[in-house]
Amino acid sequence: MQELKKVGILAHPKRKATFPVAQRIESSLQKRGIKTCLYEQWDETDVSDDIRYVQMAVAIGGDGTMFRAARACAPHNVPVLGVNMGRLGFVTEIARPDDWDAALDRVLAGDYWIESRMMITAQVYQDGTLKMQSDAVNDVVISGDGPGRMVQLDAYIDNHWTTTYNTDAIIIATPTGSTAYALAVGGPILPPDLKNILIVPTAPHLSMDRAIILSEGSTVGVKSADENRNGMLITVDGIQLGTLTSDDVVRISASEHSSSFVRLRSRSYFYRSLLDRLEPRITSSGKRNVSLDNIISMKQHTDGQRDPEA
Ligand SMILES: NC(=O)c1ccc[n+]([C@@H]2O[C@H](COP(=O)([O-])OP(=O)(O)OC[C@H]3O[C@@H](n4cnc5c(N)ncnc54)[C@H](O)[C@@H]3O)[C@@H](O)[C@H]2O)c1
Ligand SMILES: Nc1ncnc2c1ncn2[C@@H]1O[C@H](COP(=O)(O)OP(=O)(O)OP(=O)(O)O)[C@@H](O)[C@H]1O
Repeated sequence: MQELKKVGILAHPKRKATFPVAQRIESSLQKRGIKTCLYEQWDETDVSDDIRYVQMAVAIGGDGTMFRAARACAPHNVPVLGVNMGRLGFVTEIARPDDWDAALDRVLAGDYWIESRMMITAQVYQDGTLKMQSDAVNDVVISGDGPGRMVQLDAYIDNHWTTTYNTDAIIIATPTGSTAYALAVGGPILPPDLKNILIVPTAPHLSMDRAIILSEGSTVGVKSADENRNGMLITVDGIQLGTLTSDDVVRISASEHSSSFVRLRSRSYFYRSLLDRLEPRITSSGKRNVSLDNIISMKQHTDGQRDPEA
């Protein structure tokens, strides 16, 4: 990351408790001579003019806020540092606003690393013309237009028909999204440094019911298999992008942009964070700072001390 001269601060527009925190963060940066631009009410297009001139963005909220910030920042290669004021905050880095000052000191001392994560692009074509397009950090979901409505979807992998799903929806996820909706419907967990697309159907009926992980660089095409079917929806990171007709074709591929996150935890944080945030009932019982190498060398040491004649 370049030297911090200007930082963007993005609060959660619908959660007023984030506003005073954003102002405290702004004054702590200004006291250190760093310029700021603060947004309380914003969407991705509002911030893009300012975001291109910052070296880092601070997102204050939960995962949804992080994804909005990441989608706005990715085209400008601006990394996002998340302060959790949401419920789960799986991708945020700073657990509580009170930890901000210590975190800022570490960033200014260069004691951080940047995690880059793949994004996907969904393009919707109607009569051969591009009608909608969006990047996603987590996932693209193609579903019926209401609860309990099954859709029949033809899936194409690398341009060729692969299968037809009878399902509530199909989720096309990034490795980041593998711990979100895809996880809830039984999909596998992928480490965030992979660059593979994951396809998981939700409630498939007498059709392919397993998740598929594609090779790096592969693309997915989705089209209604039923010419007469009317309502379908396309949702990107939980936000409805639009409706689909039975003639529309959706193509999903790796985006040319990557999201990047400022990390202060160790590079091996991901698996531990799964346990901390997704399985809070499992306690570490003092094993948190024990490595496998420690256990093996302690065992060698104890065995070496044992009297072979005993
Ligand atoms: N049944 C489900 O689990 C379900 C249903 C719809 C959407 N979603 C997910 O919600 C995402 C949007 O998140 P949001 O926070 O804007 O909406 P939201 O506020 O509705 O939150 C959905 C929940 O999923 C968690 N979450 C989101 N992304 C995650 C990730 N990558 N890893 C672990 N947990 C994650 C959030 O923290 C939150 O608890 C969508 O991309 C989709 O994956 C999940
Ligand atoms: N800038 C924004 N503008 C409009 N809506 C937003 C914005 N940021 C977040 N939201 C929406 O508000 C909702 C809740 O936000 P967010 O996900 O950040 O908090 P949360 O749900 O409490 O946290 P988590 O997702 O970590 O459980 C989400 O649906 C999110 O998409």
